[in-house]
Amino acid sequence: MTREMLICDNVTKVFTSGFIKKIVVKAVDNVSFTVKEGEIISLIGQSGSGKTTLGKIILRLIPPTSGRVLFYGRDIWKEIKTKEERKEYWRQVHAVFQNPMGSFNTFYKVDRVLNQALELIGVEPNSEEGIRLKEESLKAVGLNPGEILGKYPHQLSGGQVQRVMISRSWILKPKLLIADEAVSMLDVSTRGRIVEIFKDLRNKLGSSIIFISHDIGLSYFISDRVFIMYKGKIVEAGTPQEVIDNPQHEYTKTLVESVPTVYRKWEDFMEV
Ligand SMILES: Nc1ncnc2c1ncn2[C@@H]1O[C@H](COP(=O)(O)OP(=O)(O)OP(=O)(O)O)[C@@H](O)[C@H]1O
Repeated sequence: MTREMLICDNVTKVFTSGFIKKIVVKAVDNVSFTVKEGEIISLIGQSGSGKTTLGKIILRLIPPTSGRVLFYGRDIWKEIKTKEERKEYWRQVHAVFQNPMGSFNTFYKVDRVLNQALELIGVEPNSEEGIRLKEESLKAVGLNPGEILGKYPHQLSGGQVQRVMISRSWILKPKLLIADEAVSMLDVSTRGRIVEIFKDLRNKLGSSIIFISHDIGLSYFISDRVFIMYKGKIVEAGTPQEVIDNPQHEYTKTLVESVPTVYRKWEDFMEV
């Protein structure tokens, strides 16, 4: 039986800003859902619907105003306290963000992000094991190590840089991967290939993935379950087929209507 890895239990996040006039935004509003071991779920919603805030709460970057996030039964905001415990959590829960170039420091070779991952798991980057792991992880995402190692980010394409970021996850072998708009800046066919790599990662490493996107079309091909977010709430949940065939919420209906590609085969989609 598959175990529940992550439980979000009534998670709410309220942001308050402004000095003279207080502005209160309920970015995440009483959200509950679970992620099973090896499951890929998608959080889909328009800009400002609270997806990234929820992702950051799960990543233990910003605390919820109320509610709990349990990772294998452990409340990540109450029971993870020390720096060591946080580091251990981030080894197990890893993120790939939207802007591949923004994740890199332009002054360092791309090798650095892989070296940092190796250091996190206690492997000396220039040891035989370190070099082997770097090569293996790049090959796992379809890159040729000889073409990538030793290069600066601007010498690679956006798709290549994003793959290097994913190969970092291959080294860390996280239990849970949070991919926040990780493919939205790439062209459609590269996007398709990167999505396949995420799937491969799940199949080979058994990682669970939370795929955050505004694109229900892509989620259709990658997810076991889809959660539609609207104004901070989950307004609809189900398998991609269920959500697309029988959308209940008005927002989901508009979303489905605006993405005709979801009805095409993957191969057709790749060729768009
Ligand atoms: N640090 C913050 N302070 C104040 N308000 C914030 C903060 N972070 C996010 N918000 C607000 O919370 C709401 C949800 O933002 P969030 O970034 O989670 O949405 P999103 O669905 O990820 O959007 P996008 O797809 O544009 O990234 C928005 O109204 C945003 O302006």
